[in-house]
Amino acid sequence: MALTIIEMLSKEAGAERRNLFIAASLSGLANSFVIALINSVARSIPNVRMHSFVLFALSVALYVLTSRYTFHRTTRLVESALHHIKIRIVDKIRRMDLQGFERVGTSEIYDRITENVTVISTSAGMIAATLQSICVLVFSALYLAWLSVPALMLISLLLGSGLMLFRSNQDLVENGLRQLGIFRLAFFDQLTDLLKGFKETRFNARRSQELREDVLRTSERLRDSTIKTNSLFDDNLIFSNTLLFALLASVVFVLPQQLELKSTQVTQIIAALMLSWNSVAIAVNCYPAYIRSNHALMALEALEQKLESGSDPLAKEALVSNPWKGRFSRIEVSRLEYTYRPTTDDGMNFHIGPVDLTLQAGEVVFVVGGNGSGKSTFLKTFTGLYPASAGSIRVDGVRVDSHTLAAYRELICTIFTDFHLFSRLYGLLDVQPEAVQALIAQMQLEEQTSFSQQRFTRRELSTGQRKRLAMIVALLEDRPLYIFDEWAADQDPTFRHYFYKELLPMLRARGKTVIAVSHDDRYFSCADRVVTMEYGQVRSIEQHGEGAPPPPSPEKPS
Ligand SMILES: Nc1ncnc2c1ncn2[C@@H]1O[C@H](COP(=O)(O)OP(=O)(O)OP(=O)(O)O)[C@@H](O)[C@H]1O
Repeated sequence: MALTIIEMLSKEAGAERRNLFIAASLSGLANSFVIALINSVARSIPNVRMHSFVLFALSVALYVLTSRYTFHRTTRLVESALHHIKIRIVDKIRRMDLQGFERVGTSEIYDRITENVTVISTSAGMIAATLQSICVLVFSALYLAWLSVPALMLISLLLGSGLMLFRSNQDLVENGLRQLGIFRLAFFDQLTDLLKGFKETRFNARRSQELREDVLRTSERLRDSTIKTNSLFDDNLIFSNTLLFALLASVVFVLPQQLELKSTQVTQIIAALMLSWNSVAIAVNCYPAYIRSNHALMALEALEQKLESGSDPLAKEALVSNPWKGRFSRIEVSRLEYTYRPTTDDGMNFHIGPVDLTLQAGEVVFVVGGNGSGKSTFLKTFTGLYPASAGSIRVDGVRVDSHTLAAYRELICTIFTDFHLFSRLYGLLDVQPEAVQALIAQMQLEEQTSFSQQRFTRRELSTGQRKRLAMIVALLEDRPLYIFDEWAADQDPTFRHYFYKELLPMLRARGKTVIAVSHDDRYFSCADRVVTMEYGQVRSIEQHGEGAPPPPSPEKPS
């Protein structure tokens, strides 16, 4: 069951709930008292006494103090609850496995964390205002009861039935908001297509036109859905004002006939009604924001559940045990399998394995095969990014499981084809700038970038150059096992040669193990072994290079 914004606030407030309630009640009381006092002073003119003014000043001071507390604390509580939600989402993303992450996609996460959080954030003031107005309403009701109990009963009856009608279009509103959320995501996806596919649309007028039509259609749907939902809220506002007219009419036309009220009593009842109506109006005005923020909160909760369901089953007890202390001699992959979940209606899903492979430390292994043969999928399963559906990985005889997965991943450094260069060198923030600068020179990127304040000064480089930056980071990480997925593919002949003939031998000489996906058959001899994949299976493992694979040896620190 989804939390409402009030429940979220109450949970966040904890023991402070009582103080908040007292402050809101006092500010409501002070508010009502100021109005009542002004009414009473107005009636006693010209005999206005000094103590009335003192009472007035004290009530205003009480109102200011308690209102400030109510509003400021509410804002703080809402922001703090949102902060917790954001951190929870970040942590859940960190605990996800790659497949779960790919399933959720980034659009929904961006939308929820930006749009939905903003909706809730702007609702803080309205929650405080509603809290206050409820208190004013209670005091006005008491005042009305003191003036005439039957009048209070009649007004409550009218008000109650009005509110019931008011709530009857709740389903329509909810539905409208749900649709708005769906259209917003579609719009976000199409906007991403427009921005990321900027180049592609330049070369194909039809593609550009069709994308525009889609953007237009979604924008129209967004517009219509927003108009529909806002009209419902506007109707509510008009309805609430009509209700006030009905109430006033009942006080003027019905009550005096039925209860024989004097004209002064009727005037007082109207004054009390107007006072309480102000609070009802505040609540009515806040209603759209309340519904929107409840809806936004529900969407955030749904996202959290999705993230939770995609959490890495192996990583639950991350870093529980580290049997390898950053080095290994041998990795045995046995009957390893992975199957993608079907992504299309025809239930087609790609499967790799069972794969058997034993790696010795210091070995350079190339994984080769045609496009779509499963090389990257194998590497993602091998590195534990995808949870294997069967089989095992053992490092020096110790199985990679929930206890050891985190330590296992700490042995590995990867550069996948869709690698990311971080804005700062996270994980290496204490690196010596001279060491980075030397590697920048080694990768011949001195003209393009440099290293300052824990970041590369420029990252907008060619794909091959960006891959060289990723290689700098990888070398700095200094892990015993390197995985390069088609790193050389975007390099010029000089750097391709450098990769195969200098970098790989240098890593081998340092005792590093390397698995590299390669399409460069000219350089296959640079590997100790070449594993060929086909349709998700290992078709062959061939011995290459000058000699047999090196014997198992403990990794040497570089
Ligand atoms: N995220 C995914 N969800 C579902 N299926 C996928 C996903 N990624 C890849 N596949 C399927 O797995 C198959 C193998 O893809 P993979 O990327 O492992 O091949 P590859 O050998 O690395 O290809 P390439 O040389 O083109 O990079 C693809 O044909 C595709 O059908």
